[in-house]
Amino acid sequence: MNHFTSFEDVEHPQKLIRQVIELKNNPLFSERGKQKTVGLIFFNPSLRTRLSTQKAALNLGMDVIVLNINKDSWKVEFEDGTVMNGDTQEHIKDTVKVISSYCDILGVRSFATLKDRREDYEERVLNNFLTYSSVPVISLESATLHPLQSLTDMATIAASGITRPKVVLSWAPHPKALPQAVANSFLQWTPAIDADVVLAHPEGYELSDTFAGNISVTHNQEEAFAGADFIYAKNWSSYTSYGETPAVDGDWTITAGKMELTNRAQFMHCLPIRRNVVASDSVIDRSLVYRQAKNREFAAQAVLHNLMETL
Ligand SMILES: NCCC[C@H](NC(=O)CCC(=O)O)C(=O)O
Ligand SMILES: NC(=O)OP(=O)(O)O
Repeated sequence: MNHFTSFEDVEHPQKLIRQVIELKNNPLFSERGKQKTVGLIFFNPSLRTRLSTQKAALNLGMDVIVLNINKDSWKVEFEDGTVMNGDTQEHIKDTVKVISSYCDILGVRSFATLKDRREDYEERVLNNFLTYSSVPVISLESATLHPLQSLTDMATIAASGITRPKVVLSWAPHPKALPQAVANSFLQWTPAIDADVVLAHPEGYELSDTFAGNISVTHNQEEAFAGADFIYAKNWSSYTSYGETPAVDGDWTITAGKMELTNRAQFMHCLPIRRNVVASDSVIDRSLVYRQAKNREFAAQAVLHNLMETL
């Protein structure tokens, strides 16, 4: 593995998932990170990704440097060949070349802006990091994917030991327009586990065929919940009417009543979650969300450990 930005970067995803599960029992088994530095660059806020990746690095004996680039650094220019006599102060080319010279591995978070689909799906920020970094790059959630989250989620489901579980990815309400990244990435990773996957969302919230093309889709949430072993909730804005939030028929909030329709399913969410909007308190309070959050540490550790093999 040279970088970790997508499912497609991983040669042996099942092996990586097994490593995540094994690390839960023995997080301090390796000091491969001694005298190595990971840099974590955030264009957007984060709680879990920031702290779990720092903790993972510490488990491996690594040093960590963190930069909130929009708040604490110079404003970055992305256009090539532009005359920089305006608002931006440093070109991404210079930013990434310099940061990577201080690091052995570089992580970056940059969300979709939800203004221009082509621009977001081209992954301009992440690709600039891949182009100009002299060291391996980890996506800490990009415009269209969140591979550390999905690796965590696959490991969390696989560790349950349920044979061929029914896994439902359900759209749920949210007061803001959110990216498709978590949902896209979840679907991209499901081939790594043996599961029956169903995607439930209201009309108008279709995901890109690249990720949902081979997945069974329904607009009937209750039908999807029947017999489910895992309910994975996420909001996303429209892909087709890009970034918009078309009106929705019915109530898609996940309630205890809806969970009754399942095969005693476990509720999952990447967090942060808007309580009593996405899902009700009682659903969240007996869910897997904290186990998922803890597993983020082991997912990051497995990824860092594997990337250091190439150094
Ligand atoms: N990293 C996990 C999810 C991050 C982001 N959620 C958010 O921005 C939620 C913000 C809010 O609740 O206002 C998303 O959906 O991609
Ligand atoms: N799930 C997740 O990525 O959380 P943060 O946005 O807080 O990092």
